[in-house]
Amino acid sequence: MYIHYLSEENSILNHFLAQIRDVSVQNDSMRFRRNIERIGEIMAYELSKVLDYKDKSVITPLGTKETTEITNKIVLCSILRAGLALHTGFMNIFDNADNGFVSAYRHHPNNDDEFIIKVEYQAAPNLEGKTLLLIDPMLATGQSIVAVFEKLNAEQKPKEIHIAVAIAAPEGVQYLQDNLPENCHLWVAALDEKLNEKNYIIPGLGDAGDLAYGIKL
Ligand SMILES: O=P(O)(O)OC[C@H]1O[C@H](OP(=O)(O)OP(=O)(O)O)[C@H](O)[C@@H]1O
Ligand SMILES: O=c1cc[nH]c(=O)[nH]1
Ligand SMILES: [Mg+2]
Repeated sequence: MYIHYLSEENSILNHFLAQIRDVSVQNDSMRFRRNIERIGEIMAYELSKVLDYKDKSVITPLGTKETTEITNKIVLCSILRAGLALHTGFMNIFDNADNGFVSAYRHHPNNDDEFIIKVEYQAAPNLEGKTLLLIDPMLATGQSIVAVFEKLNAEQKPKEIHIAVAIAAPEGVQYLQDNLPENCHLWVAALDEKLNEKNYIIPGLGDAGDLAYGIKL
């Protein structure tokens, strides 16, 4: 897997990451969602640097300019529900991409810390030969992303796969390395220390879905 860590060099990205983590800022849910969206916009720009391009001429009022344009057929696919704001950020940049949505949640069958990932709802376009960007703000154990990828990939084979996450735990990065095809790209805005006993990312930010959309039952 090709791993891209985006906050290793200083940039405005670190401001947005700090705000989604900060307990004195993150409870402003509109700002939280917009910051996740801004992180998505920056990640999309960084990711655009490894896509395929062809030459293109643009006619201006005063002449012709030779430039380039992306040739990949991009599908943005996010994991409900926390993925929605990051998805919007990517969509702001890749504005003519097709879009897919898959649900995944942690189901605790014995009402304790043990869980399995349930993947249920799926609405996605044909992925055959496409460049799939699988989007989720949090990579904790990695089980949600792998479960969703396996469901999508079982039906059609994308040409290229990029996974984009805002905050990752090392355990989740390792799980993706062990369970996804070698030629995948993983884009991580920030790599954190570890998981806690409930498989939440430390220091992380808490529960991304709840901060963006409210506490669920
Ligand atoms: O790497 P994992 O251990 O699988 O955990 C990460 C998942 O947890 C969060 O979703 P959550 O299950 O909280 O659902 P939500 O988006 O509805 O809040 C997050 O958005 C990921 O999908
Ligand atoms: O730290 C975590 C782990 C899973 N889901 C979250 O929202 N946060
Ligand atoms: Mg959640």
